[in-house]
Order: sequence, then structure tokens, then C-alpha cells
Amino acid sequence: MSETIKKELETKIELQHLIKIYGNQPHVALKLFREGKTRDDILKLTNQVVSIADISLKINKGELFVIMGLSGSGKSTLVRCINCLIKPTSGHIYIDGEDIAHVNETRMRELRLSKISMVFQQFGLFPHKSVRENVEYGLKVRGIKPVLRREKAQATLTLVGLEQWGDYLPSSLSGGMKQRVGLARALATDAEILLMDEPFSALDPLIRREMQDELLRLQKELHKTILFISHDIHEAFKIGARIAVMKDGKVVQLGTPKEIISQPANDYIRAFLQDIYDSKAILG
Ligand SMILES: Nc1ncnc2c1ncn2[C@@H]1O[C@H](COP(=O)(O)OP(=O)(O)OP(=O)(O)O)[C@@H](O)[C@H]1O
Repeated sequence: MSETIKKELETKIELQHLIKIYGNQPHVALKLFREGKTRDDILKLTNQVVSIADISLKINKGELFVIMGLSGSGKSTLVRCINCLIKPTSGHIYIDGEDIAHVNETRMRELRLSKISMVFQQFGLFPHKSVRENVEYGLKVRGIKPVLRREKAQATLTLVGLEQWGDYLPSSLSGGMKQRVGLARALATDAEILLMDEPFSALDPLIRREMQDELLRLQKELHKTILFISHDIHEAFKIGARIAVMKDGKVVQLGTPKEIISQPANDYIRAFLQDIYDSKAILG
């Protein structure tokens, strides 16, 4: 294997037997889970929610990886674990080989500041700060000097096509433009990992498509490791190099769009694919 290919396949994020149980007695529920009890049984018996039910997967450096699943499948919980906002009940999350599931609060904060940036569905912009100040924010909390962060913010705004909008308030911008600001803020920090939690779900269909194209364009240039959460199979298949389909806290199938289409793992996946075939049939 050539050096270039080896480099492309370097693992950036690895989940090993990840389990997250919500409730006040997670370890009682964990024991039952390990004994083979189902999620529903555990909920009935203990009132604890098994949100992530033993997930193992690897995300390569520079990959745009999509987690797809319907509401309640555990997508947000997974993102919150990787972003060090909550601790898993059991299992490991390796980022660049470091198990972040078992680090202290200080290290968690450092990791959030240095390695990971987040783009939110509802943009998460400060309404009373200008677009530029919003983009600068991540740099400010990282202690970057004002002149440098202003330069970086302007360069990143240019990257997302908003170079003229730095002095405006977010309220002057359309939904698509607001999400470009969200993206610029995440990119400005130079974090290697971008976590995108349904970032385009609040946008109109046309703008949503435009933003998907924009993300693909930026990714060609930036080669970030992107974990993109979506409940939409069309979006997942359009942008994902690989996709993990989640249901009830588990990964039902993981593969490239081609692999999933040619060998759907079960009827659940086939039902999703039918949605794609139906839209194609409508379009002729
Ligand atoms: N803080 C919590 N306490 C108890 N249960 C929770 C909590 N957060 C999530 N859950 C439960 O965990 C399961 C997974 O929820 P999660 O929000 O991760 O799913 P999701 O796929 O992101 O759904 P959505 O797209 O609706 O946000 C659900 O059954 C949910 O009710």
C-alpha cells in the first residue's frame, strides 16, 4: 500500500463497545444489558434508557462520515459523548489514540477547545454579536490575540462566501447565511474534527441542497474529519463517504452508499432505500 493511501486510512476516531444509559441506576441497567435483556425490558424493569447499545466503529482521518437514524435512535447522545459533554456508561472513545471517555474534566475541556468544533442545527449564534464576533468567538476562548483572530475570522468568512457580512448582526442574515456563519465559526479554530448535528435540517430544501454542495466543496479543500448527523437518507447518501445507520441505539449497517444499496442488511434498510427509489420514480 502506498504512503498516501496509508495516510488517508489513518483512524481519527474509534468507538469501542460504547454504551450510554440514562437514569439514576445505569450500572443496574448495564448488568441487565450484558445479560442479554432488551432495551424495552430494561426500560420496563428499571426505568433506565439504553440510549447507545454497544457501538463499535472507526472513522478515518479526513473522512466525511454520516450517522443516520430516525428520532430517538441515539444520534445526539453519540455526538455528546464524542464532544465530551457527557460520559458514556461503558466502553471507549479514542481520538488520535487517546481514550477520551476516561479523562478528567480539565482534559475534556482542553479536547473540546483544541480538537473538536461543533455546528448546530439551530445555528447557535450570539444574536447581539456581529457576524465577525461570532466567528471570532471560538478563537477568543482559546486565548488568541485580537488582531490574529480578526484576521482569521475574515479569512474564514471569505472561505464561506460571507466576506462582506462581518459587521452585520445575525438577524440580518437568511437561514442559509446564518449556517454559513456557524460553519465559519467551527472552521476558524482549525480543529481537526467537525461534529455537525443535523446542521441543515432547519433550512429550506433548496438552501439545504446548496449547503450540502458547499460542505462538499469545502471538504475537498480542507480534508477535515467530519461526523455529520442526519435523519435524511437523501442527505446521507449525497454527502457521506460512509454511513452508519442507527436504530434503537445500535448500528444496523455501516458502509459506503454503494455497499448499502447493493447489499442492504435487513428490511429496515430496504425501507429507507425504497424512499430513494420512490423519489427517483417520481423524477422519471
Ligand atoms: N437526558 C436524557 N435522559 C433520559 N433519556 C434520554 C436523555 N437524552 C436522550 N434520552 C433518550 O435516549 C434515546 C436517544 O435519544 P437521542 O436524543 O440521542 O436520539 P436522536 O437520534 O438524536 O433523536 P432526535 O433526532 O430526536 O434528537 C431516546 O430514547 C431518548 O428519549
